[in-house]
Amino acid sequence: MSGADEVNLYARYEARLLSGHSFKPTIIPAVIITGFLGSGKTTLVQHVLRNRGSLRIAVLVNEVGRVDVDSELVNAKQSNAALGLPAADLSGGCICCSRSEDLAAALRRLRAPPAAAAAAGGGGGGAAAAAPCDYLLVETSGAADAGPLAEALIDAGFRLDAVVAVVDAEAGREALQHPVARAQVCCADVVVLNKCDLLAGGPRGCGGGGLGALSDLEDALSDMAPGVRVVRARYGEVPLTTVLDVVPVEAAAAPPTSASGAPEGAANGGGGSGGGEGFMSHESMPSITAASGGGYRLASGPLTADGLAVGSARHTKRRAAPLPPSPAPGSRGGAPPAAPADPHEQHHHHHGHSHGHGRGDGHGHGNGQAHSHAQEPSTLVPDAHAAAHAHAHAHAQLHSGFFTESLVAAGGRPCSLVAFAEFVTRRLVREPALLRSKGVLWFGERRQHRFTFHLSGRRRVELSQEGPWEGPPASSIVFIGTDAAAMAALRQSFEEEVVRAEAAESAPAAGWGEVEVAEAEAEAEAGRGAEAVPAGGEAAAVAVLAERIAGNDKMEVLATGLPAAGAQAMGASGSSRGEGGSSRDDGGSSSGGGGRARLVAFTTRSSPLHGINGEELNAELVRRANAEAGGGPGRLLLAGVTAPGAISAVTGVQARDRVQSLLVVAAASPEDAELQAAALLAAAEPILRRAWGHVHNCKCDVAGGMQALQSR
Ligand SMILES: Nc1nc2c(ncn2[C@@H]2O[C@H](COP(=O)(O)OP(=O)(O)OP(=O)(O)O)[C@@H](O)[C@H]2O)c(=O)[nH]1
Repeated sequence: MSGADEVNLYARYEARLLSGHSFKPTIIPAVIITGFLGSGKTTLVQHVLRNRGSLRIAVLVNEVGRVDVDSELVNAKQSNAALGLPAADLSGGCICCSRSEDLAAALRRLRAPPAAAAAAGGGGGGAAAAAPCDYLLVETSGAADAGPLAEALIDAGFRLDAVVAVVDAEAGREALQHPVARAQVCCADVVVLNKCDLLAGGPRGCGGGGLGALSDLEDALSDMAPGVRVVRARYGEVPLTTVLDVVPVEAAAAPPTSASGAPEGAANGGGGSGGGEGFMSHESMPSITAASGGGYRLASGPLTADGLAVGSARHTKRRAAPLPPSPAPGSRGGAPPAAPADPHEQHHHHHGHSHGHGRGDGHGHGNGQAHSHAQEPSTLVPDAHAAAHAHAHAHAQLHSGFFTESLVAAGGRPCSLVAFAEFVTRRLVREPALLRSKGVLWFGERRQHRFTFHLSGRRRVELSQEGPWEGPPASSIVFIGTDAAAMAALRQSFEEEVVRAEAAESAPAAGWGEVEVAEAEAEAEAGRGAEAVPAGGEAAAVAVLAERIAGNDKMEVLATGLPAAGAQAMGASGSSRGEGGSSRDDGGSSSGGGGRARLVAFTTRSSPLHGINGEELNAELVRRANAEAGGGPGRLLLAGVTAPGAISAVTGVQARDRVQSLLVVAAASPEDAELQAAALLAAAEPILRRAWGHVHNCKCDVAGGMQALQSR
């Protein structure tokens, strides 16, 4: 067995060795998903939940900020509720220290089987049928030390299968300058090397020049955590067998073949069917998730209490090693490391501060009262029980230097999308101390839908429209960085420039929903529906941008100068419209304001005949254009929005929702707009060229070929 095979999901083998007596069928296996801020933990958890089949997976999500954005994104509450399990609010601190009591309570609640769940029986089958769930996933905050958490899980009687650390392939080297990021890798059994698509080669794989950088990072990770299994991924898409001790249901039908009676999957470290580790291409994705068609079941039988002790030994051993030095920062540029690489240096700066870990010691997270903890040389302690005090010192050191500011825009008022665009492009992407920002946002320009916002890694920005609000809409946002004052300033700017901007223009959203729709309809009837194209330079800027986008033969302008739901109407008809389109918002455009009209809705042309996926193209365009052009002179912010697909006149069936791009025009003059358009097209060019590249050579494009020949 290779070293890599050995590390993953060792509990399975231990179970085999120790099984046969004292079965404890209610022992719940658990996996910790850790990783630095913004590396893709939530994305991985979402992937696991999407592909869990009938496995009953409970989720606990920890946020350092007071605003529990991740739970919103993962939908942990609904996910647990569906299993009759309690959701825990573990925001506003770190579960490895300040919220450790809350974690322990949450774990206790999860273990006490609710009558309903117990009666429902185990979808995952096997010995866990009597347990309230088949698996527990714990997503740590990006600043968490997974070590104490592993101990807490084991103490609470869970079977810790693996610590999975997610590392951002593009920004990983910078992240690993932070001691906490290195500690996360050091206690991991599996590293998911995520965001491989960002290292050249585009979204379909990790090819091209990025491969060298990727291999270097893999080497650094292996040096840091000898024996760790490194799996490449994009958007957390790994076979579930890589991170959970499960086997595809198809494989379960096959009789065990090994002499020990272990299932086949155990012989290859649980690599599962399909892609396996190190998969490189989008094409392998279907096989990776193929098991979801038939689902998964727990791989191993019930464990003994002894099994837990053996299982925990690996983490204790890993934590016993001194924290390795940080790898040299990559040469690819990007955001500078925001924390000192040398922990001793920190020690000199902060020596003598208190470092207690009782409840309420929030590490400065979320309450605007940020303060740092004592800094100690980064040595993890061999035996946590024998040297608890020294351990606390090391732990404090790992945590220090992160400051969080959170804000919930209460009061029933939406934010302004245009003002947010200005805030992101002028302020946020230029703040060097900022490591991470994320939020769930309510925009006046498109009131019925939630938007999620992310800034992560090398200042990459994503803004996308999600489903409709299920509860009362409200915006919440978190800023995490290395400078308390800078984070507080960002929060204040957001409040003043984004929240209040819209509040000044719009009526309070009392009776949100029906009232506003009714108002919009009444206005439309009264003939006041036409959107005002903004005056002066802004109108010209909108026109310039629309013209430049329309001038690209791979893009199609859907609407300009009107709120987003205009694009929805457009999407339904599938036609292109000129400027000054007059469709109304889906409920929120009645309250005017010049800024509202500074939008251009467009889509990249897709080609079903040639397999070009317009949704993927648009989504990638939103991410790449924002990341590459967001902070430059051509400031721009794209939002990914969905529009209902057209209803077929023949079948009456509505096509799948289409993802479109909504460009927020932050330019105030045609000259600015020229810069913005140039930035957008420069970002779009390689994406479109790659997507359309094969079309020119495609033999089925006979008509196009003939035309080209004739025109010569
Ligand atoms: N390009 C690209 N973006 C990704 C990938 N995985 C995640 N992202 C994006 O990275 C951002 C952060 O992802 P999350 O999953 O929220 O990261 P996280 O580790 O949970 O973040 P924190 O909990 O705040 O530490 C989001 O904008 C994701 O869409 C990937 O493989 N490629």
